[in-house]
This record gives sequence, C-alpha cells and structure tokens, in this order.
Amino acid sequence: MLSVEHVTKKYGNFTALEDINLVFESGVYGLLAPNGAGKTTLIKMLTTLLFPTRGRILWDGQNILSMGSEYRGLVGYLPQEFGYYKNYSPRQFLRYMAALQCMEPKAAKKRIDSLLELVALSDVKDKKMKQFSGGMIQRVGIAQAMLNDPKLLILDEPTAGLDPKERVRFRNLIHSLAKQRIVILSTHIVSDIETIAGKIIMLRDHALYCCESPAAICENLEGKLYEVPSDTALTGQELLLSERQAGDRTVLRIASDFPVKGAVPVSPDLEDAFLYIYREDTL
Ligand SMILES: Nc1ncnc2c1ncn2[C@@H]1O[C@H](COP(=O)(O)OP(=O)(O)OP(=O)(O)O)[C@@H](O)[C@H]1O
Repeated sequence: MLSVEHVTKKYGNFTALEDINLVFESGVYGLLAPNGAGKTTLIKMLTTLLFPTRGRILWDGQNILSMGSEYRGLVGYLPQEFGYYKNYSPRQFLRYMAALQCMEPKAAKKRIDSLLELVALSDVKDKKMKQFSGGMIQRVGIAQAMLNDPKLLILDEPTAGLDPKERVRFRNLIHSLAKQRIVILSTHIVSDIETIAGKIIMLRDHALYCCESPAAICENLEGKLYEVPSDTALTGQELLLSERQAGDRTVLRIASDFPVKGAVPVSPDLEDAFLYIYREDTL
C-alpha cells in the first residue's frame, strides 16, 4: 500500500502542490488534470526523482526515501519523455535496460520474451525502433517499465501522440496489467481512463480536488445536465460544456442548477464532469 501524507511541493516561492493526502491499493488510478496542474510533480515525488518540501510518502508504512533502492526495485516508471535508442531493436533495448538493473541474463531473456508477447511486439522484436509508430514505442516503454515486475507501475502521459486504434490497444493492455499491482496513469485526456480507472484523482488549485470512482464523480452532476438545440440562447445560469453531433444536427451540452425549458435531461459522463470541474480554468 502506498500512502501520501500531507505532501507539499514548492519550487522556490511557488507552491506546485499543497497538502496532498492519498492512499493507493491495487488497481488503476487515473491522475486527471489540465496541463500545469502538478501531475508530473506528484509522479516525480512518487518515483523519488523529487522530494516533498513537506509531508511524507510511505510504502507499507515505510518512508520511501529511507527505503532507497529497495523501493525503486518495486517501481516501474514510464516518464513523459521516454528515452530510447532508435537503432536498437526492442529486444536489444530491453536487454540493455535489464543489464542496467543487474538482472541475471537467463532470467532477463525469459522475462523479455514474455513481455514482448504481452505488449504484442514479438513479431517485430528484432526490428530497429526507428521504423516504429508512436504506439509501438509506448509499448516498448511499458515493457521496459514492467521488467522488474513492479508492484507500482507509474505511467506519465502514456497516450500522448497515439492514434485512436493505438489508444484502444493501450487501454486493454493497462487493464491486463492492473491485476495485483497499483497502476497510476497521468493524463489530461478523459477517454483514456474513464473505462479503465477504478479511481480518478483530480488536482485543482494546486490541491487534491477528489479521488473517487468515475461513477461517483459523475453523480455530483446528476440532474444538472441537459442538451439543447445549437441555436438556443443561453442565459448566465447555464454553462456550455460541449457540442455534439446528433444525427444531422448539432446539440449543446449544458449544465444548469435549474430546470431548463425545452431541454432534454441527459446523464453526465466523465468528460462533462471534467469540463464542469475545470470550468474556470483555461483548458
Ligand atoms: N522545476 C520547476 N521549477 C519551477 N516551477 C516548476 C518546475 N517544474 C514544474 N513547475 C511548475 O509547477 C506546476 C506544475 O507542473 P507539472 O509539470 O507538475 O504539471 P503537469 O500537470 O504535469 O503539467 P504537464 O501535463 O504540462 O506536464 C506548473 O505551474 C509548472 O510551471
């Protein structure tokens, strides 16, 4: 179990995160917030690349900073900018990464073969990565993060640059990895996590806004969401969230605390909740 207790991070006088409290148990956690909200800062503290200014992070009750390499042995990490060698094949690259982790060569070979199978790259395991698509590179990155069979897998914006088909494949892969481990996945793209994350962590105003299931987050908007024709004049009490194509016409999705005449009540989804929660922020 991983717990974040009263963690604050300051960069000089600037407070990037203030008094964050979280508890992680196995399953997928989506860290969802607009750019600049502090996702990478939190992730870097969870991976010991940055230290909290105040507060502490515990793994099974022990401070991760005092655990040192023992803790890092439990963590798999795919950073936002994942460095790889274009002229290496996935197999060469993973062998190299395994050697850096001092894995025994025979065990490493077996593990690499099964990981390449898991991320569906066995067919291209000896091809140079310079020919790979963004999705294929991300899958090499995930295999790299999984080398030590981590108890805590952290993926920072792993779906950036993926096409829709690659995103679906990625979601399926994450789902299969989340059994018996904690997976923390940061993103600002709602659809990447709404079907796979058991809990969504939202940051707002440099603080924790919520850590709840997608259903619980949507529930807060229940009864407030409507669709109206696109030529409807909105009043100050109605908040435009998005537009959607319904057959051959466009409809507006709006949030309102009061019933709206002529509007069709609809059930909120996580995208609506995201837009509602960050309505005053520049997205
Ligand atoms: N080394 C640093 N020095 C000063 N300010 C920083 C530093 N790193 C990040 N920040 C600031 O802290 C805030 C949070 O940054 P962070 O990178 O954690 O956000 P993020 O949610 O991961 O955003 P993105 O998705 O754009 O990376 C931002 O306002 C950023 O400008």
